[in-house]
Amino acid sequence: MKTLDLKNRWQELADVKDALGARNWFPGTSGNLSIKVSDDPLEFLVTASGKDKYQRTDEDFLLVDQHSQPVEQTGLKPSAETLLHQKVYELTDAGCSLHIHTVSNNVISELYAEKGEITFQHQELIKAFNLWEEDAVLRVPIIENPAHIPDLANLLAERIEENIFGVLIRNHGITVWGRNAFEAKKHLEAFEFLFETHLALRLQTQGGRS
Ligand SMILES: CSC[C@@H](O)[C@@H](O)C(=O)COP(=O)(O)O
Ligand SMILES: [Zn+2]
Repeated sequence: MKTLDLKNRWQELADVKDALGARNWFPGTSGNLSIKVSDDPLEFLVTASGKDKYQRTDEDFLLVDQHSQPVEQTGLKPSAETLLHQKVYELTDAGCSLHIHTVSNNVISELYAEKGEITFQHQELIKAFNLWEEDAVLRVPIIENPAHIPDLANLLAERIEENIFGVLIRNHGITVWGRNAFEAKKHLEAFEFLFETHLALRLQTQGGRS
């Protein structure tokens, strides 16, 4: 992999991180982001664990391999949830994967956990997922949140299939992907818009009841 590619990918991910940070989408150091830099063997840049993701520094990301291990010796620790990003790259054509915790995605994940998914239909913004048919349905699976990360990563992997662009983790957050940073960010913004709209409408029409 060329140094220039790595620099460009770093810049792209840092810019996405800034944009999500401007939306206050990294409360309490939560959230992790990654971008693929090589396919074969898989290598990707991932956020260092436990950092204040609102800050932009030269130590925000590190390069990891197909086993989520740092490629070079470093004092930085890859995100605790790096394995989820690895699964996304293994099972999809994603070039970028984003994970955030918001009030809306947490509330939706709890309200619909028993159903195992939430669906959206007749909403203009599902077009952000390339769903253009009048009656198209966007499905968002919801998984439990085991503390053991390999278990969590396996639950995520089980729900990844065609036309799934993100998975909600119960009372935790969402993991979203796209073919590149632009598309992953577009998907994330669209998901959060749909969640917020759904919750606002539910309050108006049902007083918050299901
Ligand atoms: C500090 S709460 C959030 C963490 O437990 C985790 O879910 C998270 O999103 C960030 O972990 P990180 O290891 O910094 O990538
Ligand atoms: Zn998290």
